[in-house]
Amino acid sequence: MVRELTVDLGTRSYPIYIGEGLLADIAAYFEKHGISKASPLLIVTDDHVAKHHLSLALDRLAEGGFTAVSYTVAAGEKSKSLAVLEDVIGACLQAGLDRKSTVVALGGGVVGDLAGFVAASYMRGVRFVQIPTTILAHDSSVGGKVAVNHPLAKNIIGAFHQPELVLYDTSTLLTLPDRDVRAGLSEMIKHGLIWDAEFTAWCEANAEKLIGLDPEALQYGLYKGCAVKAAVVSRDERENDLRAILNLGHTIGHALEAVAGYNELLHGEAISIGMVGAAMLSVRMGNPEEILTVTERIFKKFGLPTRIPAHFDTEAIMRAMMHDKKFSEGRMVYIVPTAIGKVEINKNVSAEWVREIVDRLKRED
Ligand SMILES: NC(=O)c1ccc[n+]([C@@H]2O[C@H](COP(=O)([O-])OP(=O)(O)OC[C@H]3O[C@@H](n4cnc5c(N)ncnc54)[C@H](O)[C@@H]3O)[C@@H](O)[C@H]2O)c1
Ligand SMILES: O=C(O)C(=O)C[C@@H](O)[C@H](O)[C@H](O)COP(=O)(O)O
Ligand SMILES: [Zn+2]
Repeated sequence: MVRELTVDLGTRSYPIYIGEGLLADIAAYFEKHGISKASPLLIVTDDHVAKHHLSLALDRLAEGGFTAVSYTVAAGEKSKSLAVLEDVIGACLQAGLDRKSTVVALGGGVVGDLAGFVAASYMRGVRFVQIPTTILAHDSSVGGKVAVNHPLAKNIIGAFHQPELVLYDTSTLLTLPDRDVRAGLSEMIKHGLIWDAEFTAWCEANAEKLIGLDPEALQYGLYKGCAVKAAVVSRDERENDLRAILNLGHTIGHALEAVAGYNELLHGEAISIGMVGAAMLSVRMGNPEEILTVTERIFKKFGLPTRIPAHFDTEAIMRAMMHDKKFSEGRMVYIVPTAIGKVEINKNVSAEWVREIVDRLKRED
């Protein structure tokens, strides 16, 4: 069964296909969506994904009459850098990509964000396809945010560049390491926490199935997560307002990733801590204690971290948070839960309260 969703952006609308074994039909999907056979295309992937899934994509594209070459980066967040971006642009030039070419991201959020930014900048913009291979990438492959990191700030060099299609073959997820399975589920839970209390409860009730990659639970969870993301992006593509809710837990989370040199916490782990922090902030503002109890309980159930490791420096975290893209005109902006399944964009948060929360996240167990 193939589930289908649409990101509704007028003339730039695109489909998300979710199902088992879709990678084997890559050529048919590309043909259906007008990907050029006359110009070469570049598949960007990483060395873990390449080992398991690259040859099928290349073989099937060749059989379908496409000229596809690949470029493999080192796995991990460190590849989201300007240096690696330059390497991939070099690969585009070497392969002779032209303005009708397509850049294809075969991988998780790192490859998707990097390849997407290559597609946004090569020749001032070429077409782009997302083939997500992690659970987390149900989020990153949808919505067109593409970027690389700066040592001081996460995703600070980037663009909005929407894909032509998202081809989500859930059978690729079977080769994911357990830590990446759990980290990916963190964004799925986020989609429940910001939008849908019922889906949040479903995630909690199905934790074991999701962690165990039960095909039915996984497909449903990914479909629901993508549906929330597509609904939000369709209403506010460029984060003028509503889209900021997708950033629940990310102000603290991104600061933790940057302070750790993009080397210690996975993105999904950093934001599970950040979402617990946002729940603490919510309760500090007078909202019901239940918001924190439920949030913590869910992340613990998924074996995700809920506390900042003690060796992180509070002042360094506070400094890193100042680079958050939501902050402007001297105001800190936080996404704060007001109930399970509901959040507000709060533009009046005191830095002192945030420091208090960061300290509490380091202190308490
Ligand atoms: N653009 C967005 O909207 C958006 C949204 C959420 C997250 N992100 C970004 O996504 C990144 C995190 O994504 P991620 O968690 O997918 O990380 P990732 O891309 O680094 O993948 C996680 C790990 O799994 C490996 N891997 C990927 N697919 C595999 C497979 N099928 N089998 C075996 N191994 C596999 C990778 O090599 C890597 O080691 C962060 O940089 C984050 O900022 C972007
Ligand atoms: O798509 C969005 O918008 C999000 O905020 C999704 C986040 O999960 C994702 O991590 C995103 O890359 C964060 O964007 P940023 O603008 O805060 O860098
Ligand atoms: Zn995220």
